Amino acid sequence: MSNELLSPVEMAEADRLAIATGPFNGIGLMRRAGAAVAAVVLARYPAATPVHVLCGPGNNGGDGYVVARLLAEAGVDVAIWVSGKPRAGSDAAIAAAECPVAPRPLTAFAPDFGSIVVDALYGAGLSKSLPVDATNAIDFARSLLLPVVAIDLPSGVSGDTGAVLGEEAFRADITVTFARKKPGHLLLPGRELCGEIVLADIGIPDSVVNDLIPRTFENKPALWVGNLPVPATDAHKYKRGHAGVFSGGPSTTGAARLSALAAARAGAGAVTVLSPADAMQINAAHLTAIMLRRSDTVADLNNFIGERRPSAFVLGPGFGVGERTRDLALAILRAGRQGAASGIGGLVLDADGITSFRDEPASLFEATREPHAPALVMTPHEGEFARLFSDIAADKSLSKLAKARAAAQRANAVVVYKGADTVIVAPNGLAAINGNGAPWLATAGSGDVLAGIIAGLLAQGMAVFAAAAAAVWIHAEAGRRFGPGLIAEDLPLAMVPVLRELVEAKQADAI
Ligand SMILES: NC(=O)C1=CN([C@@H]2O[C@H](COP(=O)(O)OP(=O)(O)OC[C@H]3O[C@@H](n4cnc5c(N)ncnc54)[C@H](O)[C@@H]3O)[C@@H](O)[C@H]2O)[C@@H](O)CC1
Ligand SMILES: [K+]
Repeated sequence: MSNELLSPVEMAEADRLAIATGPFNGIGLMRRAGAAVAAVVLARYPAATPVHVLCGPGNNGGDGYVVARLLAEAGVDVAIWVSGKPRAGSDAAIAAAECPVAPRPLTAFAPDFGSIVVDALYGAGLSKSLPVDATNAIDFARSLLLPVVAIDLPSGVSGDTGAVLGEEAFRADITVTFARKKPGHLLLPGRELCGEIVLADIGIPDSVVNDLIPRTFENKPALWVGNLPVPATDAHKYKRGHAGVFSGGPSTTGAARLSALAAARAGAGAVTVLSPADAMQINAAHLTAIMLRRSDTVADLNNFIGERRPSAFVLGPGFGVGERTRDLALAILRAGRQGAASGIGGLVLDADGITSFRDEPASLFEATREPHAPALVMTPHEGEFARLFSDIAADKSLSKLAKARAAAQRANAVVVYKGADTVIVAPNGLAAINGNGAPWLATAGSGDVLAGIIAGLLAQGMAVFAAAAAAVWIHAEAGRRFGPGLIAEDLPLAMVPVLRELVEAKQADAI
């Protein structure tokens, strides 16, 4: 796998271990990094002249000196603008000494139309807001709309958090990074500022990365496809799991039906909408393959569990906020106390289900720690997250990833912290950051569909973190491929080709 994400500190450690293991020493890795960037510049901007390479004081600048040398050797007109000299004896100092292009101070940076910028000011080592010579250079390049190729990260962007440290950062067209991506390449606004990301192999062995035991991954099928449920030849519908989805009252039933349909498309063999008595007629008029059952009280729920052996639930979409919501959620989490026989793989708590616990989150978090409690998956967007985890949400020192980690640990739940950069985290800290989202997914009901996909996978017995991560990717992929005009109703059907490819990939892998 190459979808591990390394923090800048882990990357520096990988770098150190790789140098210790060989075959490349520090300047060797730097030459390879610079060569990868130069190749991208030559391939993508063959007519650019001149190429302005902006070099900072650290190893990011060192990569820049290598790029400038290689471009000059290839006959390209190159200028170097420097902010801070490399430390004597450093790899960057060696790269600077090998570079035939005369450096000029960044304060004198004066590009023309038609030129391009290689941003080698700061990379993984950025520790504070950019100095003024850097921000002036950014403003200058932006005013001329110059294409920017960033080395490792656009200067100003934190590799840890994706945040801009200070006021300004480069907005790159292409970012060339090395060995593995960092969280800042996927978390916003970093992802936007990176442009296209090219991942270059500079000779850091996979074994070095594995030795670091990474806990954070880009959410890609390789992470969970082996776990994706595929029905066995002798499958019958209840072997494929049974998902229960709670419907709201007469005027808010649509959200549950969207979840239910998504759970069915995700492969749950049976799906039942659990409807209040006064919404039965409306639900009945709109359901075909999905079953319908009256359920108003916790007693009704317990009867359903006892009779129909559901294996997953969705509670929240269109359901309403309040005590009844809390009671039902806690009853599901306690249903596991009857022993493993209850067979409930998990509860997906979404929307109103999350908000209902705003004033008493501890009751939910305690219930998840009961022996045999079914797994809890929560799918908050930013507002819902802040309602349940207000202190964590308010902590400006934490990235979205760190916030989701703190929340997952506190709640003992898988937290799917939604947004254009959805983060999925397990209580033990295992995390995935999603990168295939598309703006088309920002549409009413989209979250209801996601909750349903998670429940559909859980119902079939998929491991909880894998189910949540897979659902996020599948949902995003379906929306991305559908594109303009997408509404939530389209998503369940748009998932079908995505699922087909995943099942085929899993089967091909198994051969
Ligand atoms: N880790 C790896 O695998 C490799 C890393 N390489 C490069 O090395 C880079 C990391 O190098 P460094 O750790 O030297 O870090 P950087 O080159 O990103 O920056 C560190 C230097 O800038 C200073 N600095 C940081 N933020 C500043 C700010 N806002 N204003 C003023 N000064 C600031 C630091 O004190 C330090 O001197 C990577 O981004 C990558 O480009 C490559 O050379 C090859 C291998
Ligand atoms: K950079």
